Amino acid sequence: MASVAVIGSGAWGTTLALLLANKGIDTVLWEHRPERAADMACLRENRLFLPGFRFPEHLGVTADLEEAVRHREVIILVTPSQRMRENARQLAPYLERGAIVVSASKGIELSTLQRMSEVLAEELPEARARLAALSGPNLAREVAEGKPTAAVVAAQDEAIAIYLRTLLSTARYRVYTTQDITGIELGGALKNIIAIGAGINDGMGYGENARAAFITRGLAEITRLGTAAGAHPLTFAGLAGLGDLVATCSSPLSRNHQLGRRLAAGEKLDEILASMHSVAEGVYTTRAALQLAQRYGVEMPITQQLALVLFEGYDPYKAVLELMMRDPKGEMEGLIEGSIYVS
Ligand SMILES: NC(=O)C1=CN([C@@H]2O[C@H](COP(=O)(O)OP(=O)(O)OC[C@H]3O[C@@H](n4cnc5c(N)ncnc54)[C@H](OP(=O)(O)O)[C@@H]3O)[C@@H](O)[C@H]2O)C=CC1
Ligand SMILES: O=C(CO)COP(=O)(O)O
Repeated sequence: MASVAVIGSGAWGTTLALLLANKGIDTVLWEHRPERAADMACLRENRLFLPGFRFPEHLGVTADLEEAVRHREVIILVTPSQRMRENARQLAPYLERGAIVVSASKGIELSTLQRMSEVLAEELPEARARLAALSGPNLAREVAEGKPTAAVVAAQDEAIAIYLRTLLSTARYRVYTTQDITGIELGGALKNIIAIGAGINDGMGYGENARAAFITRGLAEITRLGTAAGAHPLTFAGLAGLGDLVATCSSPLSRNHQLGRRLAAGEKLDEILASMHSVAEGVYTTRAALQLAQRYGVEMPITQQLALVLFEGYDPYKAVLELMMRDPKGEMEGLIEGSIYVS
């Protein structure tokens, strides 16, 4: 049976480690701060990021990357996206030949505009043929509680995707496969922008119609950018697109959604970020997506307005008004260009 290292002990890393260890799979969780690793190993719980879930017997904890990675067949990286590269670089010397490397993070590296698997391909070139990405509507706490959900694992090599599907699947966690890594990663990253906007919507009391419209137009925006970047358009109708949008845009458990609510209540971005222990990837992804939109010549009006709210202190009410007052459009404009359905 495989032995697995989970790199990053935030809420999602801890949840994945618990899921695997509860299946009886030999799993080690790597925490980057030695004192926190020692606490977790002693308390048999991650009291900071996922309190209330005891670590089973098959789950080890370490702050030593070599100990975590050496002799492991599968390495799952679940660190904040802006930290992915440094973590991959640090673990490179210890990676076993033939190890499968999975990103379960949802973000884009701001300095390079690369997806996580692109970062991993650069830092772990010997694993390039065995890279994968995991995504889907997977709010960590619900998964940890054993509430049922589904996810999708993407790898260019279909056999690797199928292997990971078997490794990760449980009666409560149904895993599908795809070869569209670009789509899976962009869906997972870009939905966080829309989740912040949905939080603003909810904080302003705009209701269910507005949220549904916002999610749908967010999906159009994600699909436009994603397909321009080479993803299959239907991927965005799947678990890593629509699925994750619905979960993250509707749930108070989502950190991106929480951040949006707090912005609507008038708090400043800096104050919110300073008070959060967890990562709200959508803040970085908003900046990255705007640059990608420029690169591909794609319109992203929601992302543009959100950037004004986040970084320029723009009034959210004004941002919504500006979105509503844009020039009229065909619903599928930019999506199925040339079709008779485009008005
Ligand atoms: N939580 C969820 O429900 C889900 C999250 N994800 C994705 O997983 C990734 C990780 O999120 P999540 O597990 O929730 O993390 P958390 O937001 O719970 O924890 C993030 C914190 O972990 C610390 N940290 C952990 N590992 C590292 C590291 N290697 N380098 C630097 N800091 C580290 C940092 O805190 P400090 O500086 O105090 O050490 C950081 O603020 C994100 O990309 C997220 O989008 C995906 C699916 C579900
Ligand atoms: O990606 C997630 C659920 O699928 C978690 O979203 P947040 O990072 O907003 O909590």
